[in-house]
Amino acid sequence: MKTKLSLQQVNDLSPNEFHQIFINVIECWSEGAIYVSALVPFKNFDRLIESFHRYLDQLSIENKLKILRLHPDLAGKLADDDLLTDESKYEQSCAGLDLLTAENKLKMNELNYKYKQKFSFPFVICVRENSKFEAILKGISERIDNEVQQEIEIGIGEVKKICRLRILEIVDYSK
Ligand SMILES: NC(=O)N[C@H]1NC(=O)NC1=O
Repeated sequence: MKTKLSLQQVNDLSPNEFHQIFINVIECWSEGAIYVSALVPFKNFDRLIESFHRYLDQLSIENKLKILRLHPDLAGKLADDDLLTDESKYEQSCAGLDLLTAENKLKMNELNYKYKQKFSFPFVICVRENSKFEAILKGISERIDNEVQQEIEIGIGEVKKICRLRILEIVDYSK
């Protein structure tokens, strides 16, 4: 098991070390870790998480769209080709998305396709907080009726949840 960092250890990191360690807490978007590395030291871990969340909130719509588009489809082609990031692979496996029946995979792929056709970005949901296949499917079926603007904000809200859980894999919240 990976040793997690205490608050002191996080606060002692150089900007470069911080950047390397938190590089993928926002999927494939290293700018977040660069931005937040300038805010060290943190009073507690909530402040660290809030800093990433605030960073996401203040981004332009264009950058929010770019971030959503960096997320892999759930149970999609990147997963089939074993090209997911380690974080994403772990998250998708927590929800059993790597073990779907052919029928469920087809349902998921069809809905993902329809969603992407409508919004031009993939459906993003924090699967560790919605770890049942049925809940994920319900989420996509309901959200597909939303307006684009609304979906960008909901999607970024899910990116924040994913980011928080990824940070909690790195830090020891009790220290
Ligand atoms: N598309 C999508 O939601 N992807 C993700 N969700 C999650 O929890 N991890 C991911 O990579």
